[in-house]
Amino acid sequence: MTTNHHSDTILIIDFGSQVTQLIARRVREAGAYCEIVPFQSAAEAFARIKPRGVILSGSPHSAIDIGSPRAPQEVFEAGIPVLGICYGEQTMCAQLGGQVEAGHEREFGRAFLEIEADCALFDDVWARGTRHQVWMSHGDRVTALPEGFKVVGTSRGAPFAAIADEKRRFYAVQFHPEVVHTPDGARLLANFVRNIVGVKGEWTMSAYRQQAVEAIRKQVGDKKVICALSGGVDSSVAALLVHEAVGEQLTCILVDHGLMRKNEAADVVAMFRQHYNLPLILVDASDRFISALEGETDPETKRKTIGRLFIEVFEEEAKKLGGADFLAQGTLYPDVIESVSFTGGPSVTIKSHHNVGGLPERMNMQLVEPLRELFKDEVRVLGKELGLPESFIGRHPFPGPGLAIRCPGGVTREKLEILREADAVYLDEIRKAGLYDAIWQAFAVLLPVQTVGVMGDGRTYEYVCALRAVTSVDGMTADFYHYDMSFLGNAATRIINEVRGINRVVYDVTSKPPGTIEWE
Ligand SMILES: Nc1ncnc2c1ncn2[C@@H]1O[C@H](COP(=O)(O)OP(=O)(O)OP(=O)(O)O)[C@@H](O)[C@H]1O
Ligand SMILES: O=c1[nH]c(=O)c2[nH+]cn([C@@H]3O[C@H](COP(=O)(O)O)[C@@H](O)[C@H]3O)c2[nH]1
Ligand SMILES: NC(=O)CC[C@H](N)C(=O)O
Ligand SMILES: [Mg+2]
Repeated sequence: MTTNHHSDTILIIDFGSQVTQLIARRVREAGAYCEIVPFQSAAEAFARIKPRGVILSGSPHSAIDIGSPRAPQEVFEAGIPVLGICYGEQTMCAQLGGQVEAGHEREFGRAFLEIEADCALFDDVWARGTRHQVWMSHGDRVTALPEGFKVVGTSRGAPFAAIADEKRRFYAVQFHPEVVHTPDGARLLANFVRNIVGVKGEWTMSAYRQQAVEAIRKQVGDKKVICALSGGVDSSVAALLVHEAVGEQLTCILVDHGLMRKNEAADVVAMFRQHYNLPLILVDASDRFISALEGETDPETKRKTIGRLFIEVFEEEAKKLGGADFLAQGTLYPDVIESVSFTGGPSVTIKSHHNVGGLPERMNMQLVEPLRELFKDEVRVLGKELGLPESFIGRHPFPGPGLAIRCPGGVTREKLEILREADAVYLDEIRKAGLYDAIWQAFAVLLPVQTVGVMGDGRTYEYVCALRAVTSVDGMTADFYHYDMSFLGNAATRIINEVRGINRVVYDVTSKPPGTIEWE
């Protein structure tokens, strides 16, 4: 899907900062549509998108180095507002005739900004003569301003911590307004977006929905689309959008691999058939998946086996439908950014995440990805807009390989049944305690370990169940959830009393890193 239908776009040029995505978040919160482009393709994107304003991100590079990245010079010649952040300030100054130096006082973390002068960026947020917390992360600094600029804020380590050329509408800050540790940062960015660039804040999910539906119709025409539907938020919202756009040309395929949570397949089918009358095929492939997994204890082999079977099942189902030209997927913006980021060099594989990404090539299909411009919380808002019930919208993520990776070691039907029950009791307790939304993801794991216990005066020798609950923003890093001990005690008692086959419960207090969220 092309994105040039947004006339009010703000372009964010990414020089490789760790927090560029946060700039986009803040801009969208201010009601403006924006796109991030890596600096290498910025010139092309600038010409194509014709943005109303530009933001230059931070960077691990030093603007002093020969060959360090630059913004396309056209950005400064188009008569539009430009905001430089950290490296963005440094390259802006270097490109417009100022000076950048290294080796002065470095600032990492909390710093304080003295407001020296009025500036449109600070309107209704910071008054002249006041002092405010900001977050810094720099070693280099600007030491001479380009012509036309004035200092509007200073910090201990950065005499030019905030600068402006109000006539040309160029603004730059050495601190990072996009991070939460700059408490007023979001309001500064909103000033840039709404007052300086003058975007009216009409980037809403209902506008997005209309645009997306039109774009899908244009792309798909009268051809057939299939969608792998898990009942997770992303694929559900993608399916609903495509359905709204092309109705019966869409067929969704839900694979019950026998590794779902309790009642999950039935709930997903009921919801989509009843509320949406959405063409959905439920494929019961549980025998096939479970027998293929039999005797397999290596986590990577288990994951790969599941990935391969997913693709096989899909190919077979698509054939039965007489083939399909398009595959709809719930790809999100962070997935897109990660795959184009120039900083993302070759990294080691920790685990092979299952996905159906092998399908398009194998089956010669084109992708329909209506969510590729959105963040997860925006997808949730869009889901609400489309009427998706709350119980689906707020769902914790659930991995494609399902319960198989929550049964470390060999998977059997019996173990899966025990795990399914324990997981259901655990989540029930979490919901009853009102903790579901405070936790990013929670689940039970059935360990391949049996221990001795005593129940009703008899000896037991049964499995250990580990409970996991984490807080996270994006799943990349996570902390264990700090439950009240009495909650854990209650959950453990209920699981042991109600689930045959478990006589001991433990809680996982590992963060990520060094652990991962799932156990395999
Ligand atoms: N049981 C399944 N049947 C069909 N497709 C599936 C199944 N499980 C996963 N998929 C496909 O794999 C994709 C990736 O799974 P993933 O868990 O990342 O996303 P999701 O399930 O849509 O959302 P969430 O991250 O909230 O769980 C899904 O979007 C869906 O297309
Ligand atoms: O769709 C998916 N297919 C997978 O193969 C997969 N493996 C892990 N996960 C989910 O990703 C997040 C991070 O998990 P880890 O810390 O275990 O890597 C957590 O939310 C995990 O549940 C997966 N999701
Ligand atoms: N966070 C940044 O953008 C840092 C810019 C540059 N690398 C410096 O250290 O000053
Ligand atoms: Mg999922």
